[in-house]
Amino acid sequence: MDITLRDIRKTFGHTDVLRGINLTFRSGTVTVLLGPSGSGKTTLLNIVAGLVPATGGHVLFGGQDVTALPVEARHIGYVFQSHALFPHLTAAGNVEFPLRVRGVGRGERRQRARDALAIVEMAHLAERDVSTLSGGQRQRVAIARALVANPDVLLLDEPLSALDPQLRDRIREELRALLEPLPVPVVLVTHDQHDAFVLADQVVLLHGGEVAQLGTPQDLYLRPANETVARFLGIASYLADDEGNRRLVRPEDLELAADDGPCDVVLRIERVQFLGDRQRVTGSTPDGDAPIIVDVSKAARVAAGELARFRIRRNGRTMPVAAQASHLVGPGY
Ligand SMILES: Nc1ncnc2c1ncn2[C@@H]1O[C@H](COP(=O)(O)OP(=O)(O)OP(=O)(O)O)[C@@H](O)[C@H]1O
Repeated sequence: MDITLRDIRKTFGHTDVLRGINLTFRSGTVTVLLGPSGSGKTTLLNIVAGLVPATGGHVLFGGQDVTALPVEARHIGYVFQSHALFPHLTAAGNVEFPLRVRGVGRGERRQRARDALAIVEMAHLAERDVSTLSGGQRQRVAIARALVANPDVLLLDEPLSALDPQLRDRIREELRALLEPLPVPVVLVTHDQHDAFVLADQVVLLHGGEVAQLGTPQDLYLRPANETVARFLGIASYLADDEGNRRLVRPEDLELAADDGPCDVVLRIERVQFLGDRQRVTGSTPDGDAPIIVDVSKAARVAAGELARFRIRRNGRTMPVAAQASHLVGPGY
């Protein structure tokens, strides 16, 4: 069952947080809502859930308009940022809880909780108190609990934010493997572009209460709709081309030119940062008003104050990019 949002608007006081959102979340597709703090990601998720009423517009689950239905009348699975597990219950006890609320009998509850825990590969820890589980294991229990009642949609609010950076990298991969085969629409909120790159089939970048761009992670990184999108995902510099267009350049799109070879741009180096696996050079063109950021190898000889010659990599792609938000919406959606 697909979920459709039609012209969803939300106003808090005098602030328009969402200004007419039109989206479809498809079954078997992971959609990541990405955007800066305060862009309305959680509000939109909660409108899908029925936890927050929309000021205007419609939410459809399949063909059914559920806009007026409260959360308990919608079939949703929700994984909260904090996971919100009951610490005094076992993993199985937590997963059974939504079924208990619905009055499902004990035997069936146990079986379904065991099945849901098996999906997240936690069946062997079913009888452990959740207070004794690791952060990643708790997250799996939270997902099993969200899935146990066969929801029409799985919603996750910043599911990785409670984890430390190293664990976060590993759990992100695991989460992708868990979410990929689910036969429902999955909608996940994050402000972290790495989460979006790894987890998303489609990314919705929210900005200023609107969809700034919708597309695959590749669409947003390689073909950003405008400078706002380009700057939000990764490092973006701009070069003027012969026709006077501003062209987007990512740090990996330029390389040092051979001394006697052709070159596309000369930079006066202002700063060199050692990043371990590479060096990040910040420099300026003679007529450029904004700095250009380029990554070079860790062994390259680059120093502040010097001039350096760069080429656009053969497979590097620069592209003209619009300064202003136009309502560019990715292909196929
Ligand atoms: N109940 C509320 N009452 C008033 N304002 C609210 C309420 N909930 C959210 N807001 C405001 O709406 C805007 C969007 O909030 P929301 O939590 O949806 O953003 P977000 O993109 O999820 O941000 P973050 O990444 O910081 O969680 C913010 O300016 C917030 O202050």
